Amino acid sequence: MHFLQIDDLLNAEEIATLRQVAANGQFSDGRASNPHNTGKNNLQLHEPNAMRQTSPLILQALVRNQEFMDFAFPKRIAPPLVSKYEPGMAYDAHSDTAFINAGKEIIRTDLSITIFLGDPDEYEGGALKIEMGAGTCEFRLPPGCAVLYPSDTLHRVTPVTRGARLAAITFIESFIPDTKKREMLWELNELVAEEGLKMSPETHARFQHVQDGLRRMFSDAAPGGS
Ligand SMILES: O=C(O)CCC(=O)C(=O)O
Ligand SMILES: [Fe+2]
Repeated sequence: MHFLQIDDLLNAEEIATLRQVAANGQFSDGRASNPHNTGKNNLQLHEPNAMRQTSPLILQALVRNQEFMDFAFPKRIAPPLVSKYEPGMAYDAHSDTAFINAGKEIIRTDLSITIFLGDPDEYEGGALKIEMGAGTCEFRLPPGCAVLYPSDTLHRVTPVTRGARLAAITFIESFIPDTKKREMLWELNELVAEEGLKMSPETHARFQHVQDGLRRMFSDAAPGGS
């Protein structure tokens, strides 16, 4: 599995606000935040005035979303950034840098998220492609929908050939850095949620005891470690 698609992460009002700020904002060359990566060719809304309007709004939408919380176990989230790809722009296959500057602190990137802000009809190309072993998953989602994926998976944005692709991205440091462990906890949580109503309260409590015990054991254990 490795990734989670979240539909309707943002509501219509939030999408409209973000699009409005983007329409009035001054985008700058995305390479500024990644000067040595010649495969990155996009625009980003770094302007502090714009970011004051966009970042908190997106952060709030993330932390109120139960699916996001259950899948990501977020510890710290970098300030979300709005990005734009115009014709000819793309981001070649890469995995995200392990540590990024997030304001005054440095966070480890365990998960990355792309939140689509534009209608797929507004542009051609601009798919987010994530490599999954032998296969690839491709996303071009309606506005407000998001894809959450481990930051160390190879992924790219295919060239935009018409129109403009508007999206927001950010990076998450997780309490559960190991992808496999995070996925097992997600799966267990889903099972308990689905089956929970059929259990006696005592059995449910015992499941939760195991679930929380594993969460404690897995939190901040080194990836690959025990
Ligand atoms: O915009 C996207 O879908 C992903 C962009 C990306 O991979 C990045 O900024 O690191
Ligand atoms: Fe990336």
